[in-house]
Amino acid sequence: MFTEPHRPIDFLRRRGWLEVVCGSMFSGKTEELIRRLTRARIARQRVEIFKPALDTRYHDQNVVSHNQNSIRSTPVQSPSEILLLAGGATDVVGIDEAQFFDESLVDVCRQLADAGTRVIVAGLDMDYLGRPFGPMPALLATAEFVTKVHAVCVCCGELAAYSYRLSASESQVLLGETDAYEARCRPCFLAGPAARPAIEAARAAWAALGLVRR
Ligand SMILES: Nc1ncnc2c1ncn2[C@@H]1O[C@H](COP(=O)(O)OP(=O)(O)O)[C@@H](O)[C@H]1O
Ligand SMILES: Cc1cn([C@H]2C[C@H](O)[C@@H](COP(=O)(O)O)O2)c(=O)[nH]c1=O
Ligand SMILES: [Zn+2]
Repeated sequence: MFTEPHRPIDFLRRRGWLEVVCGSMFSGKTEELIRRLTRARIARQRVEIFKPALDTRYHDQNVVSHNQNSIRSTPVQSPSEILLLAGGATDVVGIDEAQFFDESLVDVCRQLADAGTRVIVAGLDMDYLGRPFGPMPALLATAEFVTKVHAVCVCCGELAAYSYRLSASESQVLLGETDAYEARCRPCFLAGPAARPAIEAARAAWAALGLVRR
């Protein structure tokens, strides 16, 4: 095998990098994170998974996707805990809901990758107003690999990149599921409440065709 002669073999074996999976709610970020981490475990790599302690929607410990795939994780209060818990003997670190961490996550991911760890981060790139969310812009800028996944717009069926909030809350952090958010494409996101009649019309049409119950 060809190796660069001036680099020790350990350096080549322990080559780290940062991967980011981003998109709107329901776009498959967590599914994709779980898929990558499961494959790493099949390859007998040592995998650790972290999520912000504040995200207790489906389970206090597991990372759980909207279609109930799940993987064991460690909830942490701050990114520095990830360094303490994953430093050393970990090959792959997975981090879900990265948008909820502060900016220090960027340096923690860099330190892990510099030390030879494959770091896979999943998170919302935009909040409910379409603003870049938390440390995600800096993570996207510094990652070797970026994957943007898309949901299906619940109003029109196009690809959705936005998370439309159904309530009037103006707090950037508001945990929720389909009760609180809809995946929407750009025109339906901009249409706001006016896009709702389109959903009702589509449902009525599907029901008339016998595709769904009224
Ligand atoms: N509007 C939608 N578009 C796509 N998938 C949806 C939608 N609503 C619910 N889902 C479900 O959500 C799953 C993705 O869940 P998940 O990986 O947890 O997404 P994310 O982490 O991006 O919020 C899909 O496989 C599908 O079963
Ligand atoms: C858009 C937006 C979302 N949230 C919350 C809602 C959910 O609890 C998570 C996102 O989970 P997912 O795995 O990506 O579906 O974030 C929020 O707090 N603020 C927002 O603007
Ligand atoms: Zn749409």
